[in-house]
Amino acid sequence: MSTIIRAKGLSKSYGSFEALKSVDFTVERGKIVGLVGPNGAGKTTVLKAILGLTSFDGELEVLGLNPAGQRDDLMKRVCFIADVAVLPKWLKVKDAVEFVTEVHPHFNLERAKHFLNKTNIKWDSKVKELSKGMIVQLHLALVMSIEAELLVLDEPTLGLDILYRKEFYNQLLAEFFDEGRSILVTTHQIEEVENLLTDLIFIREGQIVLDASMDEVAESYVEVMVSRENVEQAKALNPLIERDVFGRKVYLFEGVPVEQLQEIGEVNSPSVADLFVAKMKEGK
Ligand SMILES: Nc1ncnc2c1ncn2[C@@H]1O[C@H](COP(=O)(O)OP(=O)(O)OP(=O)(O)O)[C@@H](O)[C@H]1O
Repeated sequence: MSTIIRAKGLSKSYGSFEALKSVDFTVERGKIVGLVGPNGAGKTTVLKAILGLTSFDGELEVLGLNPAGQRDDLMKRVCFIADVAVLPKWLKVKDAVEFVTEVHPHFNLERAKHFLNKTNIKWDSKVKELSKGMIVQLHLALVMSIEAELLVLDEPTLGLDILYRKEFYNQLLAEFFDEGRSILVTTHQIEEVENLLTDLIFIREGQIVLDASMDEVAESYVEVMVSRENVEQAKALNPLIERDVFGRKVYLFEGVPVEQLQEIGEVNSPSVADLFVAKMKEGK
């Protein structure tokens, strides 16, 4: 396994405000990593540093390069999208394809044609004549035809209907992703990516509060629906969070053996969304 991104003591301040507080993390080849955090947590700042769009303190290596000093070389091997539902309205499909052919050395035109031929998108159409779903398809055809080693997605499906959002991720998995590539995605819509991710990073107020593979998450975190007589026992095991479900208490535990938890109630794997809420409230 090779490391695609290595951050050590990565920090960023805007004046006296510390947007990133010395974070360490790695992204390995062949992984799909979700970078998840509330508004203002520092997600975009991390992505900007990775893409060489902002200065930073600490160490950061992306595909063996320093994004601050070797951005041109890096961009030949990376693809970045912020919003798949938007392309300039006046642009013709063929001009969009031509543009990417010219600017990206690893764009595979035949692949793009192959993807576009599977859709109803016409070569001569302008973006303003396409439906939102077709714009997403065009965007995907362009992205999936760039033979990038790292794909960085910043809230890519914002503003899209649920149908297109699912379609976007399904196609990306089926047609783009393989073990030679890595995807780093930030999103607020955790539910729609949780089955896709291999790894999860939670960021809160410029600090990483969870960094684990999905398998590690499944092993470490357990949710228990506790019957009334076992509530005190549950509390004694220091749950991360407590919530009410149809009048019963549900507790989320970190690192407590499942066998022990089975004795006090019905054990389940938490959703990433529930884990996220717990981690964002922890210690508050
Ligand atoms: N250019 C800037 N000047 C000053 N402060 C900034 C600047 N850019 C970001 N910040 C601050 O840094 C913090 C992190 O911002 P960032 O955009 O990385 O958060 P985010 O997690 O991407 O949030 P969102 O989900 O809202 O996009 C925020 O408090 C933001 O106000």
